[in-house]
Amino acid sequence: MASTLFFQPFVLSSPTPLVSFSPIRAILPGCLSPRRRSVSLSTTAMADKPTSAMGTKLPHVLTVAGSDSGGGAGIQADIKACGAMGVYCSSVITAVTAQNTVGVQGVHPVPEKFIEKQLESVLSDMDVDVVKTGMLPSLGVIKVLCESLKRFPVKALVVDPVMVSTSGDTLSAPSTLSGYRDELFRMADIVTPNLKEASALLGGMQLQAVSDMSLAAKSIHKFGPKNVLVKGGDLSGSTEAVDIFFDGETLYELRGSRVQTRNTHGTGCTLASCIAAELAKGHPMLQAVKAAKAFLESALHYSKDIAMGSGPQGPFDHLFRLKSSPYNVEPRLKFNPDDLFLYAVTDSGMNRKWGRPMTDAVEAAIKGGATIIQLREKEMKTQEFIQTAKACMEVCQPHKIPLLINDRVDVALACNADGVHVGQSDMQAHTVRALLGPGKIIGVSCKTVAQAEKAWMDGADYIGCGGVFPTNTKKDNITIGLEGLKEICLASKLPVVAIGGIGIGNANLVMEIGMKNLKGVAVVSALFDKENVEGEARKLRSVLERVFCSVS
Ligand SMILES: Cc1ncc(COP(=O)(O)OP(=O)(O)O)c(N)n1
Ligand SMILES: Cc1ncsc1CCOP(=O)(O)O
Ligand SMILES: [Mg+2]
Repeated sequence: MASTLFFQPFVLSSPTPLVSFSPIRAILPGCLSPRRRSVSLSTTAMADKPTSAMGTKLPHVLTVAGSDSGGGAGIQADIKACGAMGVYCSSVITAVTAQNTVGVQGVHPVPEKFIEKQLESVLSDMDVDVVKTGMLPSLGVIKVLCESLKRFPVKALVVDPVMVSTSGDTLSAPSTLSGYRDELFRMADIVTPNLKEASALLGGMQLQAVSDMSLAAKSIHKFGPKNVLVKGGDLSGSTEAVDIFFDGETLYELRGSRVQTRNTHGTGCTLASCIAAELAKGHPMLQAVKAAKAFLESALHYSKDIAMGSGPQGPFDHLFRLKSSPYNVEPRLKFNPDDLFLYAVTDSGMNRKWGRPMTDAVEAAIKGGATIIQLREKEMKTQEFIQTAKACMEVCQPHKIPLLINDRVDVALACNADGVHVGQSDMQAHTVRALLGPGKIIGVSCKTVAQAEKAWMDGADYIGCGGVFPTNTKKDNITIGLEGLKEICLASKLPVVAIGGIGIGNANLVMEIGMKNLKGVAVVSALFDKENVEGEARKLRSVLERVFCSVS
């Protein structure tokens, strides 16, 4: 079935050509002038741009892929995925497919010359940051693409080596294998084969276990891409979605939960497009891959019960965030680890004791030098918590001080807080990330090296480490001491804030352990169980600054 579908010739059935291509240059003089080589907006690069292009730069992914009439995969998935990630997406169509939830009923490859034309139109003019490839039906198309990328270099190239659809239909000629291996991969920043594609690329190698995927990732890396992601979605018997990421040095097992649903059509296209979108925003590769996985997991969760079509595989809803929360699509407020310097964690019981409203306490802490606020309310009813959080947001925002919510992702979403802090018995950080999106700050409490490693893998921004000293504020909390703190700092790839029994009398001892990624101290009673919050914050800040100056 597959080959008869695939090799139907592409025919323009219109009696006259729909468009004659050469006059474009005459109609729009200069519109096909060679694109500048660098994507960075240096003043020299900007100088020769027309005035209309001097405004805000939008991150831009160009997808080079096939159209899926069913809208679940291909170009349609890519455009929706990029849109959901807040990134502009242009498209070069390599083939038009007739498909639905049952399978692929027909394929019309677009002539190579016309693919070249589309590539030139977009790449010469539109400031593409990242190119993402999907269905490349022939070796000739791969060659055309390689040539275009040499003429118009971009920041990054994401190659999803689409060969067979999930319904089992062939989407590329067998000769494309050599084009991928010998030409396109060596230009790629990442390639994202699934198990079948990895096996085909490696001459039919059997891939049945995570260890086989690791070997495959290393072997595919030898073809020249900077990074390889072997997707284990098809791995039989696995209760998790395990992908293997290899950056040429280190292998990472990226684990997520496997969503039980038939609506998985287009997951490969979507993952690659989300990676491309995150790269276009400027995020590093592993972070982009983790954000893409988190997005996909959320989309599948949201869409698991959608019923569309009668076939075995349905589409999912890329734009679910539009329905769940307007806040999830906001651009990322870059987390600054220095904000952890004097981290004030509130306690309304203490504030009540001293007869002041929460907003006054927060304002006083900020005036005294607090650099970040966490609302930690264990007893407050949900509606009161949301109202208090909204009021505190109004206090924090004019000072540009981030406000995080302890434990309660729902409250954080409701008040559009800057992030959430969770502990080991709260919601897992990767789920928090999926719910909050990439733009929010996530902190995780860690007492062990393994927990710190997991926090990083889950996409957290920082870890809170403690209790360093005994404290009455959190009952039955195990103390890790300065030695425990040091051990975790040494192992953590994330910035660390120390917590537990810290105040003006011992903050120096904490900071003097001399760990570069120990960015500050988090305190509750040292500020809020005091009459003069502002004064205490000021004293603590000066202790911290003294140590900071003496060690740096
Ligand atoms: C900065 C910071 N670090 C650690 C914690 C503790 O969080 P958790 O372990 O979830 O305990 P509770 O605060 O929820 O009792 C924190 N809140 N902040
Ligand atoms: C929330 C928390 N997590 C670990 S210790 C602690 C309490 C810290 O309070 P204090 O600064 O009053 O010792
Ligand atoms: Mg907690």
